Amino acid sequence: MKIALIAHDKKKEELLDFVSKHKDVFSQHELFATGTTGLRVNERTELPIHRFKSGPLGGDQEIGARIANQELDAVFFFRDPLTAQPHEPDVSALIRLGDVYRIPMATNIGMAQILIHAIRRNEF
Ligand SMILES: O=C(CO)COP(=O)(O)O
Repeated sequence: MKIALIAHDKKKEELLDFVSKHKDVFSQHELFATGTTGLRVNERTELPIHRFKSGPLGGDQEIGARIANQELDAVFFFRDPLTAQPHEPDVSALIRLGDVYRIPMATNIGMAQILIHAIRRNEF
């Protein structure tokens, strides 16, 4: 599967812990990420990861384009709902495209745990 990883700054530690914990699963898939998230995940886990631009510089839109081209199968997007983002329209657009193309997308740790469980079991 092609899996995208994205985290806002205050959620990056949570995502890093999550990916580390499930490294055995993530290592079996092709990973993509926005710039800083991808760098941090690679530094922490040494997993190979294709990095797009940083979110505020267009990375969310690049991932959205991949979704529109049906080139992504699942997205883990650890959003920070309590901090205003300068690129909020891009965040909304990415989530909207996920809904348009019915891509499984976890936007918080609770849903992420369910999604990784399903991926681990090859349930979709
Ligand atoms: O801003 C982001 C998602 O909206 C994430 O971007 P970075 O991974 O570059 O921090």
